Amino acid sequence: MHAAPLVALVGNPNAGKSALFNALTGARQKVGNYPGVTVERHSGRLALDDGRPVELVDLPGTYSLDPASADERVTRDVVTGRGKFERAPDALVVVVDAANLDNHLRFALQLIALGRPVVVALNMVDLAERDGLTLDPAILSRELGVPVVPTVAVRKRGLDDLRAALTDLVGRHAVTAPAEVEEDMVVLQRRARTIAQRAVVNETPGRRWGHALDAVALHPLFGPLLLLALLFVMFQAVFAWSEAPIGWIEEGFTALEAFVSGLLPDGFFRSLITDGLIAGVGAVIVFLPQILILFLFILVLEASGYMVRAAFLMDRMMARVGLSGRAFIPLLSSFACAVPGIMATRTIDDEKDRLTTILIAPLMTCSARLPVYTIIIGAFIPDRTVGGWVGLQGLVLFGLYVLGILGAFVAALALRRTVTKGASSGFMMEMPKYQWPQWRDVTLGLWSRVEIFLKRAGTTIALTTVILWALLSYPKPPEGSPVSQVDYSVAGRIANGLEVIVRPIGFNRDITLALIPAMAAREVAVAAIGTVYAIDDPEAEGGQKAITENLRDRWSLPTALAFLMWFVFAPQCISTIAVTRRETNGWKWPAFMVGYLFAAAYIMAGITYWLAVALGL
Ligand SMILES: Nc1nc2c(ncn2[C@@H]2O[C@H](COP(=O)(O)OP(=O)(O)OP(=O)(O)O)[C@@H](O)[C@H]2O)c(=O)[nH]1
Ligand SMILES: [Mg+2]
Repeated sequence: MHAAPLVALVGNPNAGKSALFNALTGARQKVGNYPGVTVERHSGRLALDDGRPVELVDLPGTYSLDPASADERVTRDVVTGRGKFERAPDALVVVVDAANLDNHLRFALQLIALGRPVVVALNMVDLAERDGLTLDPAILSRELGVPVVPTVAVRKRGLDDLRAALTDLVGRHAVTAPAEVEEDMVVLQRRARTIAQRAVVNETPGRRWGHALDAVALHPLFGPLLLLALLFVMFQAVFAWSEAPIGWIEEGFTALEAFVSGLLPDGFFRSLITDGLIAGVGAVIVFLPQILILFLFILVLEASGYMVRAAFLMDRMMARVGLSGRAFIPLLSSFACAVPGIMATRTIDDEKDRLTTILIAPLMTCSARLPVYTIIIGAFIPDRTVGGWVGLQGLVLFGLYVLGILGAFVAALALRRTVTKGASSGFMMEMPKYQWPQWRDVTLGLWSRVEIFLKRAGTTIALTTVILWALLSYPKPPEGSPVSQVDYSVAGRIANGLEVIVRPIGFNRDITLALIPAMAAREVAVAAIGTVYAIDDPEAEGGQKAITENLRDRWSLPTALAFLMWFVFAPQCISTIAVTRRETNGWKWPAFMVGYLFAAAYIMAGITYWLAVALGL
């Protein structure tokens, strides 16, 4: 079969390629207001005006065709048709940022010189206008010798013209011999600047509130204070705003449990559904509102352009522990999940920088840890304020996140002196323009979190919970036996056997029961505790309230604190181990990562436990 013509979206990072890709194909690739969002090629279908289908590929942004990092290699291979599975593209859509034209034109000139059919998408013309800059696409087109179409990807403006230009290009313009590519960057930059200046029709000093904002956001003193304040508000909100929706979800599950109990006779199926699925999966799902609040903050900060400023502020501190400035975005992504975070390290060109970042990525508190943290905090940290207005629970949560970051910094420092010895490179990142978040992007981002979370709850978490339920429910102790169901069960016996290992750090049988299945996904720890207490205490009403009370009755405060500390460090996640193996091509580094993190978790949990006991908590 004849494959559809291939059209590639290329350009500098943060030019709006993915936004344009989404607008043209209806896909939902992640867009974010910082460079390095896309790290892999993604393709989609687009129909030209005459009905011909083309395959459109979205590529990682890059500054030139000399790849420095793994993601940039992807772009070079697609554009030149050189990679193993690549065919040369039939046309290129070169995406440039209208408000940053001279920088973006440098790469555009190199791409045009390749001799393939090219159309330039002059994107973000809305932002250029906001800053008082008016450009003439016709002049630009004449200077570059290729069609130029003004677009606003996020408002779907200019898409028809772009499609028309592509219809005209694809298959009708032959590939010409590559022109002489200017090798000297300085000369190229000068040419780009001259062309950009000719295309300017009007330049009035627009509202420069971005500069005013940066005077604060990047200020050596106020900048870090602002960052701290933002993070602080974020963690307070996680508790303060989630109370009501969590209540609704809990009520829903209690009602569901009552409904199922009324429907089914006492026995195997009723226990499987109420003690297993509802108690376990329900215990996890109640945390959805908190996860969404956290992501609402992260997505808004990302889309506004603030995150790169935060990276810039952190750069000095990161350089001091031997991390490259480029590590910031991968580490930031790891707050959602270490898996995309580790994949995002492909933007780091230095191998040792990259390896260090991969090894510490699991220390960033991923969203799967949030349910574990909040259930323990909810049970053991009183819901009161310190100093009159600061919520103590939010403060403790904030502390746990900070602890993960500090742990990562200490680990980076140690790794940089030993296994990944070498110098780190400094920070180099363009500052994106500030803008109001596109609510569509934020909503889509939140929705994708809901999908990911519910899918995990419905698959990994549900499955592990059911297996655990079965192992906890059988065999049944003989009538009148003093041994409890849980202790008599297969899982209980295993847990009781393993308890010797974790007793020194203050863990009990219930924790052992929770930790092993939690390797599948961290939230399973919460599901497991829910299931254990549902089986151990079938009279109690279901839902989180019962779990919280059970926790308070059965765990001491030092044990609870040690458990929290364990989760700050422990590599409790098989997917992370798998992606580390894939990104480092072997078992050596994942094995090392698991080893050092478990050791850290054990030691830190132990110290916490004994310190808390010594303090008489
Ligand atoms: N105002 C405005 N914002 C835009 C436009 N196009 C993209 N954006 C925003 O610019 C940011 C970057 O867009 P992306 O599509 O992620 O950029 P990209 O070129 O794919 O970036 P990388 O994947 O990092 O190379 C996002 O915050 C978008 O919402 C536009 O035409 N106008
Ligand atoms: Mg992109």
